[in-house]
Amino acid sequence: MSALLAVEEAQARLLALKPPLGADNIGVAQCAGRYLAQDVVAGRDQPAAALSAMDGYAIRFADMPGPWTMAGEVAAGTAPAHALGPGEAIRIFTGAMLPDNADTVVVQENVIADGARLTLTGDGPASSGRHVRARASDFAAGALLLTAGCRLSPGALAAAIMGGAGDLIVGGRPRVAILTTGDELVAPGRALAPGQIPDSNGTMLAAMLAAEPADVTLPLRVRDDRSVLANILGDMARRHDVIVTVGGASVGDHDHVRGALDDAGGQLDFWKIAMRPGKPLIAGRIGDAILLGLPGNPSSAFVTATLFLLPLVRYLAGAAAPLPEVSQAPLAVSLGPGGARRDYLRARLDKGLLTPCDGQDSGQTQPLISANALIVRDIGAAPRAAGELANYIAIA
Ligand SMILES: Nc1nc2c(c(=O)[nH]1)N[C@H]1C(S)=C(S)[C@@H](COP(=O)(O)OP(=O)(O)OC[C@H]3O[C@@H](n4cnc5c(N)ncnc54)[C@H](O)[C@@H]3O)O[C@H]1N2
Ligand code: MOO
Repeated sequence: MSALLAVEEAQARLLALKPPLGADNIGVAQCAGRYLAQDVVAGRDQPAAALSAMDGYAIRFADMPGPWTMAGEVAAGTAPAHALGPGEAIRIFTGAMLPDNADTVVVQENVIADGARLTLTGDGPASSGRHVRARASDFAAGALLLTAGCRLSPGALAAAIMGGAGDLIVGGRPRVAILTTGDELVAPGRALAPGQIPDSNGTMLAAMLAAEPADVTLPLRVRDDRSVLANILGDMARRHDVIVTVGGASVGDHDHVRGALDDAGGQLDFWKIAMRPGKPLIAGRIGDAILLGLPGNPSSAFVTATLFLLPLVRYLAGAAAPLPEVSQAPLAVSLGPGGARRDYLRARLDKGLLTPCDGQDSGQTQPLISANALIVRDIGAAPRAAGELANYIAIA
């Protein structure tokens, strides 16, 4: 057992195999999901002037409760023509700049405009500043909006653009090749001869990577032939940052990933992790490419991709925190003791409670339908009663 590497150590070694890719300067429209390579500081106040938050009339609160004399109109996109004089009101629309001296907006539902005279009908504003968005109330020029290494979510992009950005410096897009290995594998949906199975892992891994800033090649199926695999690995390594293989990672006579890594001139960095599922995980280098060899069992491939492949791709793409976050939630049912490897139980987090899925055999795919969490059960952990907290990793 001592030969098995701890998960954290294996993750650290994997990320140490290659530094993050170089940064690109690209337009904001292409930045969704990328990782920032530089902090983003606001280049402007937002809003840049006091704006109306409602359709109505801009007034001076000192003139309450009116009536007022109408002195013009201002809509979003233009600047007010002049300052507000005593007793004056100006028609104003949502998003428009307040004229100088105006400090309050009365909503149009609460007034009657009769020619040049404006009279309060409903409740007036209770205090100065009502329905006004003060200058820089969202953020001020010079504010740190986003830090290097964060993921550009739609909301983060909106803030960067509002801060004045038209392009951003972001981490690169790792080129990832997916190779599924095994004589039994057949393209999805094709007829199966006895002993054959559909290749589900290739598409599953591509789907897991779909939300990442990576250029992923279509999964390629490779037969259980060491020299064929070695040739493909050598070729792929020249054109990819990461080669992920799935299957052929264990000790059987037809498990060729480690041998092919050697034959392709690569170096093994580690093999076998103290985790269940996923023990036979392989990592190494071929030239400048990283080889990550995932075990073939579907749930093993899913769990190891969550813990190793996605963090690796995110790290190479410039993520500051590429490893999955571990959270805590109460258990809906009791949990037995931990074993000799750390367990990652496919589980469901529902209404704040964690329940392991029925079927924890790593060969099963059905539990992956409903799983939205991995319960982390440490080596030798004490049993837990229902209601006690357990660690988990949220999965998409
Ligand atoms: N004597 C031992 N046997 C095994 C050990 C061990 O320590 N000693 N480890 C077991 C563990 S744990 C795992 S996990 C598996 C993983 O082995 P491999 O990575 O070599 O995977 P394969 O044998 O190629 O396949 C395992 C299983 O998964 C199916 N598979 C493979 N690829 C796909 C795919 N693309 N889509 C769907 N299903 C796939 C394959 O047909 C097998 O049923 O080894 C244990 N053995
Ligand atoms: O590591 Mo295997 O994934 O336990 O089935």
